[in-house]
Amino acid sequence: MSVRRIRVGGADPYDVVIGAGVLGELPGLLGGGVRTVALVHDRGLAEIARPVGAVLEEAGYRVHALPVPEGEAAKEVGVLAGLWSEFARLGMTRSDAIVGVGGGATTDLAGFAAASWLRGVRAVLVPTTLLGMVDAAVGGKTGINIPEGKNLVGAFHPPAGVLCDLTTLVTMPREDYISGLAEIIKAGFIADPAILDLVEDDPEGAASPSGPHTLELVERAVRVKAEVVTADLKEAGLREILNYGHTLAHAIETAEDYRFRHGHAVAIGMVYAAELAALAGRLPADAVDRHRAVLTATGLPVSYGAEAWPALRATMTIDKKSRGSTLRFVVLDGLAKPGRLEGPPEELLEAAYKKVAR
Ligand SMILES: NC(=O)c1ccc[n+]([C@@H]2O[C@H](COP(=O)([O-])OP(=O)(O)OC[C@H]3O[C@@H](n4cnc5c(N)ncnc54)[C@H](O)[C@@H]3O)[C@@H](O)[C@H]2O)c1
Ligand SMILES: O=C(O)C(=O)C[C@@H](O)[C@H](O)[C@H](O)COP(=O)(O)O
Ligand SMILES: [Zn+2]
Repeated sequence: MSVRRIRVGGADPYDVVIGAGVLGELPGLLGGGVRTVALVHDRGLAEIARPVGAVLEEAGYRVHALPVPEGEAAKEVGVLAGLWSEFARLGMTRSDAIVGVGGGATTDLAGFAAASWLRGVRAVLVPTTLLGMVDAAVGGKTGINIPEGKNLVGAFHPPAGVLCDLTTLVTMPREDYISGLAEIIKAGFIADPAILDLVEDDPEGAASPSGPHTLELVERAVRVKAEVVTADLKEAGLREILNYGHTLAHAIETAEDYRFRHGHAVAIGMVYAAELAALAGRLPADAVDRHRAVLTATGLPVSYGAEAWPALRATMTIDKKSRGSTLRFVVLDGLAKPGRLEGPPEELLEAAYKKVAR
């Protein structure tokens, strides 16, 4: 399989390397001058982290493995504080580096540890989930959750490189895999409709790492993300489009105490955003139908409990796109035509929710 190299621009450009068996590229992404590497990895992925450590040791780095809790449980302030203590014990200086190995939760944590340690050290991310490869590890958003809301504490800290070894995907449980597919479908709706065609042609294949279009789907989604974050790293405007579906999604994740898969929440959130746009007269009904159809074809959810609305509405207020008390949504004015809906009336918000409620 060929190797794809996608450049993310900006003040500190870096490469996203995508391919099967590309671990050997890691030292090149880390660069010179680094002596000690803190290898922050999902505790359940020791089998994947071990060869990563071996490649680094062979290249002459001093490697210290730091396992963290599996999945979303890693994105907690106590886990982050534990990493800071380990970095102090290892005597990590600004010429040392962090390598994060795991899904989006692990790379969000590892990235924030790198952003906050000594006010910023180098991080290279090795995502091991579909979601991590196409979204979380790319673009420099790092952070943790607090009980009040998702990703409320964090920093923009672009990595020095991202290594996507597609062979790591084969052990992924299906539900976690399709959670990543939701973010790929998001990229399809906001920017690259060819993604939707690929998924619709073969939803089963798209839902599996051994599907015929895995590399193309990953590459297309990474290109969408790379282009957007190159233009607007700190989310002054354009980058908000990557948040399509996330206003409701983050409220669902918070309500579920972060035990609900991110991509599943984003799938429901995209249908909600599409219903909002339709009710506001900005999106035709067949485009809303297309949301439901492509997401359900892959096994993703498109509805959530009716009784949850008051709590979800309250949590949505704290969304990062809000300005003052004004809620702001990313909506579509058509395929690949993202716009904003500012301060929609309460009746519209609730009417759209009734359409996704079960
Ligand atoms: N920073 C960003 O721009 C950004 C973008 C999108 C999502 N995110 C964040 O990413 C997180 C979700 O990421 P995720 O979906 O990767 O979830 P995750 O990191 O929680 O991983 C999902 C599950 O898969 C397991 N796992 C990971 N790799 C595996 C592998 N190769 N084989 C078998 N099991 C494996 C993990 O242990 C976990 O149980 C959320 O916290 C979300 O907010 C961040
Ligand atoms: O990279 C971005 O920008 C995104 O919004 C991508 C999202 O898929 C991702 O879930 C992100 O972490 C959400 O960011 P937040 O700022 O809403 O917490
Ligand atoms: Zn997301």
